[in-house]
Amino acid sequence: MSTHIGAKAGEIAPHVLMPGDPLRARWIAENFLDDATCYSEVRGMYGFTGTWKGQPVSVQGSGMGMPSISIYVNELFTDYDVRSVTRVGSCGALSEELELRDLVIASGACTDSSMNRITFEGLDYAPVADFDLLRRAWEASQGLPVTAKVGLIMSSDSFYASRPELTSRMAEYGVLAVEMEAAALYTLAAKHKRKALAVCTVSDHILTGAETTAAERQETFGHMVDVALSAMLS
Ligand SMILES: O=P(O)(O)O[C@H]1O[C@H](CO)[C@@H](O)[C@H]1O
Ligand SMILES: O=c1cc[nH]c(=O)[nH]1
Repeated sequence: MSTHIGAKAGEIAPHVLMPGDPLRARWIAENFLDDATCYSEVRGMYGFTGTWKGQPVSVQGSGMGMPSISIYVNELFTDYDVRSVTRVGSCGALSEELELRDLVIASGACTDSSMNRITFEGLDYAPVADFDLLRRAWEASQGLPVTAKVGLIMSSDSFYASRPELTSRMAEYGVLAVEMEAAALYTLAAKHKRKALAVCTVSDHILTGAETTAAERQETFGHMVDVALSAMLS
């Protein structure tokens, strides 16, 4: 077992879906996987392993923010030899071309976090998605009843931004949406030579103020789960 994940060796599949919300992890296990069993309840951050179309896959909650996802991703890569992690998250749209429930497939993640500035001693590292996962996610998204856009997102340390004008600056430069984890996930995947992708559903619109309910955030974001599973396993 690792420090924060209560799984024994071999209990976690090589490919892992990672929602921020542990209850979304349970919902994914119950509704998308066959024969899912819970391997960890440590801190209520559920992890499950089952199969999808006969292939093993796990789903592990990450918690909110880059310090939290970094703990789980580090342990998945170093203690459980996980090969790919696909985040399935919610995001706030910054683009007029996005509506509630649309998908954002993040080719790269800008960030206001100090984590990478410390790692790279002030240089600006550019965290990017694995291209194969990205390409397969894009292909899987075609034909869905919602729009899927590929592009940059912003991974922020703050849900309640103290300087929202800086988020607007990101939007001016084409950043599609804001969330709180992808930059750390992509950076850790690069460090450990593993694959990572973030597929996010628009849960609220920063420009219009439109938003989904908490229940929807937990349970109605199935398109991104289908896209993520197809990208990792098909
Ligand atoms: O829905 P999840 O995956 O938690 O993602 C988004 O929602 C949380 C904020 O409400 C942050 O974790 C953000 O990244
Ligand atoms: O981090 C997030 C997630 C959803 N919506 C936001 O505005 N921010």
